[in-house]
Amino acid sequence: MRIGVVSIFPSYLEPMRMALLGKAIDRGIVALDTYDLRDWTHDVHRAVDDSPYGGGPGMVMKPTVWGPCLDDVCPDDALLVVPTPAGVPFTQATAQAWSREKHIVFACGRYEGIDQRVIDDAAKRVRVQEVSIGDFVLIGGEVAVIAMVEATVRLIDGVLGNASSHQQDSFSDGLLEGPSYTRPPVWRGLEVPEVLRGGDHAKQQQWRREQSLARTRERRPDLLPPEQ
Ligand SMILES: N#Cc1ccccc1Cn1ccc2ccc(-c3cc(N)[nH]n3)cc21
Repeated sequence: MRIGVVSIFPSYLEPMRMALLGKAIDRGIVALDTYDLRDWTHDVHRAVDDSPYGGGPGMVMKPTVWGPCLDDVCPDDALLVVPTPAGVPFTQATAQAWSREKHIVFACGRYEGIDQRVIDDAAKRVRVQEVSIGDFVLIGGEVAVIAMVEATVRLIDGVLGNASSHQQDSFSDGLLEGPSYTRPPVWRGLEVPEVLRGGDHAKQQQWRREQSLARTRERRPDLLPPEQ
């Protein structure tokens, strides 16, 4: 998978070159290109924003800068993703679908966002998804991109050491993951549940399912399947 990220703060994206994502890049599973939007500015001040039509707070990012940038960095067969608080919710299903993409380009806005005509113009040529990572407002799109890239790339074969890891994720079966434990068996007077310290794998699987259902019922009843 090739990933392109456009930002006015490309160094904000450097965490994606560390740890597991960095290893996926080193192993050639993922290629990461970051672009500085200001390289497409055309004035001495390298302006990327301007006042909003119709008034309102803050500034809006210029179509005359974003347009030429996306023309250069986003080929017709790529998926263009624009993080925004006004987007469609990003979910595990989104990550699963994106993990099969060959090329994803992320457009990181700042200020009050990107002139809508940039998205409308790009949609004439490429698939565009305006996506939200939650019902809160960030300062820009970079943190959302890092979160979405982590969730997506970890699903690509070969990225996680233990292939089955992501099959037992929270959300992979639609429920929240239950509690996890490791040694010591007793810590500060708290014991690891007996069933996990035994060897009956069928009982352990049943216990884990029950824990997932209980936790989902308590924390995210909206995720429960109809019969539960
Ligand atoms: N847009 C916008 C906007 C609108 C009002 C106030 C502040 C901003 C900041 N902002 C600029 C770019 C940008 C990108 C993504 C998010 C974002 C995504 C999620 N899920 N929350 N926030 C925010 C972003």
